[in-house]
Amino acid sequence: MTTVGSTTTARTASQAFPAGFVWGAATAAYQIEGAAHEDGRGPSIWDTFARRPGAVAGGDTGDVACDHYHRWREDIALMASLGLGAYRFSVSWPRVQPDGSGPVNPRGLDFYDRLVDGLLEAGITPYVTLYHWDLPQALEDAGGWTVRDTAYRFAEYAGVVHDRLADRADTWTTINEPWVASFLGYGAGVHAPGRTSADDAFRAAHHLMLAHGLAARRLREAGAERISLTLNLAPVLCPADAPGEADLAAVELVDSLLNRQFLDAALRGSYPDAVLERARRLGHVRDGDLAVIAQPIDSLGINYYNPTYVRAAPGAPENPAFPGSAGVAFPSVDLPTTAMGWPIAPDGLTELLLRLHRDHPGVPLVVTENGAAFDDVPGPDGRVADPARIGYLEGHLRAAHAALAAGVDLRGYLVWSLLDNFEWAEGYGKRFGIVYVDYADQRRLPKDSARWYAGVIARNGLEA
Ligand SMILES: CO[C@H](O)c1c[n+]2c([nH]1)[C@H](O)[C@@H](O)[C@H](O)[C@H]2CO
Repeated sequence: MTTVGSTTTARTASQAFPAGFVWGAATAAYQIEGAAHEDGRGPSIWDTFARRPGAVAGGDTGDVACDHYHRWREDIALMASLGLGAYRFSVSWPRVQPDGSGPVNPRGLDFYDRLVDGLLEAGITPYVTLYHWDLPQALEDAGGWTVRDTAYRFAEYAGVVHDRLADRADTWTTINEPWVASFLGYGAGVHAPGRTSADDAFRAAHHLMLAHGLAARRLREAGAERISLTLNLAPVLCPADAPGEADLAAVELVDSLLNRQFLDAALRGSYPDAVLERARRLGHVRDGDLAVIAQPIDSLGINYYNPTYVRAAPGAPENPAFPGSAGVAFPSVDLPTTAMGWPIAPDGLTELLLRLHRDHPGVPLVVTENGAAFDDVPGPDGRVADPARIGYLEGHLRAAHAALAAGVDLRGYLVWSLLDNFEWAEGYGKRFGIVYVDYADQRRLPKDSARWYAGVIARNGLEA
């Protein structure tokens, strides 16, 4: 899809969301739990990668993070005080199976048992993500996501967790963002495990999607009724007034790698040509794989932050996150940006939701992540004023509402993130939370955006 520029999200008179719309917040295990060497947890690829000199800003690691492993009761109370209806968290595979296969660590599972029970007692629906990038290091040592066996180990792990929590957990997301895990982890090398091979990135992407399909099948056989996959999706736009053929080809390539590689596989059982060409050469896609990957899902999770802008640029070097992108530039655009340098373009969310509604009708959608990093600083009174984040969230909720008004079956919105946390290669320097975390003493300070979001939840919508 190509769009030049963007439409302005019109303010509709009413900004009420549908009855039953799910309002929540999201986190991930390695980013908040800490207790990295406690109660039998094994090392993940992020424990290893974070110790690689220069890999993570400031040499930060997830060893302590937000100490959520010990402070989960306080954090649930915080969620309840905001009126959250749902909480999206991930299960740490190496906490459950320290070596990624074989013996289960009962103390690891016990933590999630306590967490889920605590959420239910607080009236908060647990949304469980089974994989949010923390692959057990032992599996990486055996090839990681570049080897097919890891997909089968994941399905076994998914079954172990589901069998323990199935009676209480609601929505089961198999994989968070296979594109990031494969193309940043095995292609560009800027995420764990820090490998830099385009072929390995494609192998990893396929095996992550195979893992999704195998796990979805295992959970469905066990009676799961709300199975999901979360993808980082973005409109791919050419910021030129009159895109030429080369610009359109650049958009097509990047859209195929970033969006369609995963959407088409999960929802149609097919790959776009850019992926099939690589598959034919590598031979890693076997007959029947795409049918497994296209297991029916009950909703699609969308992580949206901003559009991706591309244009033809003869001589531009390949972006290793997008193999084959030599001659393609990823230009900055004249828009306000967040502390991550990401452009703020709420109508990109409307465009994305409308595209999914058009191309994949009948698939309920949930925004499983949307949020922004800004340089938040507590005032002397302990208040954290974050008007820029409120503006970002309001703009994107208006964009979501515009999609709903156009008939999109959007079921929920989960803000990223509940807490400031370990922002992967950026470490703790980038703060996405609606709650400020003072890492010196682990104090939690609800930001103004938390109070604002609580008002949105209470009203089930925005003020008109
Ligand atoms: C390009 O943004 C991605 O969609 C994306 C952004 N984010 C994510 N994926 C991850 O799912 C989170 O773990 C990150 O903390 C969060 C903020 O960076």
